[in-house]
Amino acid sequence: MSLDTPLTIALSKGRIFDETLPLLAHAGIAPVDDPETSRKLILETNMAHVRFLIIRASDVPTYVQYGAADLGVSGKDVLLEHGGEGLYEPLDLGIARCRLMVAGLPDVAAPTTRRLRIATKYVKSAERYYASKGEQVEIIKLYGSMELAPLVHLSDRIVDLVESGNTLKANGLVPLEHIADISSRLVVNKASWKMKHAAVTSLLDALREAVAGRSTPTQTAQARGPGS
Ligand SMILES: Nc1ncnc2c1ncn2[C@@H]1O[C@H](COP(=O)(O)OP(=O)(O)OP(=O)(O)O)[C@@H](O)[C@H]1O
Ligand SMILES: O=P(O)(O)OC[C@H]1O[C@H](OP(=O)(O)OP(=O)(O)O)[C@H](O)[C@@H]1O
Repeated sequence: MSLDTPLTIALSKGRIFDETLPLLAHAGIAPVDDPETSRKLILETNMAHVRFLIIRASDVPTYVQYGAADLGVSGKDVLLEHGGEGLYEPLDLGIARCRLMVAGLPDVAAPTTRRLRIATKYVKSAERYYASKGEQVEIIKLYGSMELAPLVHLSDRIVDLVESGNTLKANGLVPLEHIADISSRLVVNKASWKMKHAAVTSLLDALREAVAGRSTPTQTAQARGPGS
């Protein structure tokens, strides 16, 4: 990618940054500083016109919606809560994969004298899910460590992300219902999509190529076939 249009890309520290970096490298973009060691919130890159904003995962859609960043990488869980206003979501990057699930203590029946209490950071997704089942529930908004809620009788169930299942297991919880498969998406500000079209599509094409070229161990094993 070789363009002169300034591009600002919003990323969150941790798994999204780590898993997006190899994809951005395919577009020839690399950060100058490591966000895990640097306290800077704006990171320059090897490309003079491209910079990264390092922000909380749940803030990425907001920065992109308002045009403070042209592009960003955001989990579908976060996008479902945000609503996607002011954004295009042109590419599933296939990274930070997990599942949004209902979980709880094993063998605990739903209460009969009151509504089921659900603790979650994903209020809208939980509301939508239970509304789609025609169930009236009480949602308790939390900001993290959802797994604790059923253990101390704050809630009957939680709605949270599950990847390996280790966090549930470590807390004696079990997955109960699958709500959605989650992965991270490239999001683009609607005005930047128009005004910076050449730069944005050039980056999008490079990322699309990187995503298509990357094969996960599971895909590689499937492609090789059993016993190989
Ligand atoms: N255990 C996991 N395995 C795979 N992907 C995950 C896992 N947990 C979260 N994700 C995905 O990675 C994204 C970023 O997660 P991360 O833990 O970095 O931020 P967060 O702590 O959830 O967000 P915030 O800092 O805004 O509260 C999530 O939005 C989700 O899409
Ligand atoms: O099934 P597992 O592989 O155990 O992953 C699931 C855990 O991962 C996420 O938390 P995360 O590690 O991102 O911590 P945080 O939400 O506190 O940032 C999620 O909220 C679960 O607690």
